[in-house]
Amino acid sequence: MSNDPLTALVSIISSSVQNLQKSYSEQSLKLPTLDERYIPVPLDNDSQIKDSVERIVAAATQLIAAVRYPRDTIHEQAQSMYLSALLAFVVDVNIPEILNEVHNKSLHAKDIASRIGCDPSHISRVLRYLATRHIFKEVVPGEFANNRVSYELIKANNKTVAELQEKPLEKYADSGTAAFVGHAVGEGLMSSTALSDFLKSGGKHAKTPFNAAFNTDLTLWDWFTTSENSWRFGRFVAAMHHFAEGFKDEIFVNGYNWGKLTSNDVVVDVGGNMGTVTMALAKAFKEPKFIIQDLSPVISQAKGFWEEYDFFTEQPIKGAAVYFLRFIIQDWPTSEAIKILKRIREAANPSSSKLILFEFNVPYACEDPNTYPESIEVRTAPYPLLPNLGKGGGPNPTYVDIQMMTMLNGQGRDLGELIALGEASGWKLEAAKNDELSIFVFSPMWVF
Ligand SMILES: C[S@@+](CC[C@H](N)C(=O)[O-])C[C@H]1O[C@@H](n2cnc3c(N)ncnc32)[C@H](O)[C@@H]1O
Repeated sequence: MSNDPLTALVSIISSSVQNLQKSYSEQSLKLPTLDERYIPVPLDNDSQIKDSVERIVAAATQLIAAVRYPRDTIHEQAQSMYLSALLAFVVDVNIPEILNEVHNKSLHAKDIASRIGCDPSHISRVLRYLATRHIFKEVVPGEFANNRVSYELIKANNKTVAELQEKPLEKYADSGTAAFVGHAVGEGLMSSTALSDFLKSGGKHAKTPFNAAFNTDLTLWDWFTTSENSWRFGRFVAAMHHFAEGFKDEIFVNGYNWGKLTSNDVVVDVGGNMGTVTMALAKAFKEPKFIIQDLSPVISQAKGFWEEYDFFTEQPIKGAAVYFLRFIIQDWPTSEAIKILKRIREAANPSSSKLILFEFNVPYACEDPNTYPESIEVRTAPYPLLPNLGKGGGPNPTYVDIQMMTMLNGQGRDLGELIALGEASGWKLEAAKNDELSIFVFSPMWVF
């Protein structure tokens, strides 16, 4: 590997592309192109393919940052709100679906505009902005088509444009990425305008940037349940469902030695919501008894092994073999996260219970100077990539961290912070594994 960073980055890109070419050709598959719709293939789950894609993204982004004039990089990034806003616009007015429905799959901006009652010049400018960023394709001047990226915006509920236009408040149900974009912009972009004041006040300016931006004292969850926001809540649920679906069952099934548990053992999914993780585990392991806990409005819709529970009250299930929490701790500031974990520690059997957190590990953007036991896996990447793989690092734990801060005053945590959180609530981190999501296994500390 060359010591010159540019040559080293080009060489990572080149070897990773060759790896993709070889693997696709061995399976007689066509390599992805920007013009064609992405069709999932079994190779997508191959860890070497994922590594290659991550490295290409990491190295290409780093290469661009290294050679581009800094002023251009900053100008582009400071204006990235337009990208978010326009993505939400095209999703809102169903442009990806309109293009997909026409016979030859491309349409002039004036014809798109007439179908949605907008100004033709606005539409061509919006689509040209996006096509310049590889979202949609400008086929001939003023005429646009979907490409690999914009196809992803087509609502996954397969509704026709007429159906989407007839009941606009229902269009996000089961819509996948479209709901994710709608929530990210509808609630997230709006809230982000209050982020700077929140940060400058050390978090005292308002409970959260979301509270300041929407002029409400309600938590995001309570605000969603008000009648005027029920359509937003529906969109959020669809967005979260889509986000959670991205994590394959194997992450949870292989994340712990569940096979050693017997029919006397209990596994508690604390704040389990729809029980997605429990379902994956219960399919793979028949022995332990599974219990899902959540707040009463969630539980009232559920049957079977769901039980009502509030994180901040006494944990009713004593001495379970495993208490696990997915995407819970990141929703809360450290003071509250400690309370949640302490309630579980008080109920745990000090010599046999385990606590498992399925969370993003938000890794440093530099080498981790600490040493850890072998059972705690630390991510790293080849020179000269950032050790956390920068933009190539999976679904970007750093944006989830800032999103949690903005909406909930929550926090994505690095390894050191998770170890400290455990120790403050009576749990010692024993093992950590990194998949698309990280798995942290804790044992009770005797004294806390
Ligand atoms: C981000 S969701 C995660 C759901 C689930 N663990 C998953 O990964 O799909 C957070 C969950 O915490 C639940 N929750 C929020 N506050 C709670 C509380 N005080 N006690 C119990 N559950 C709570 C919510 O109802 C929601 O189901």
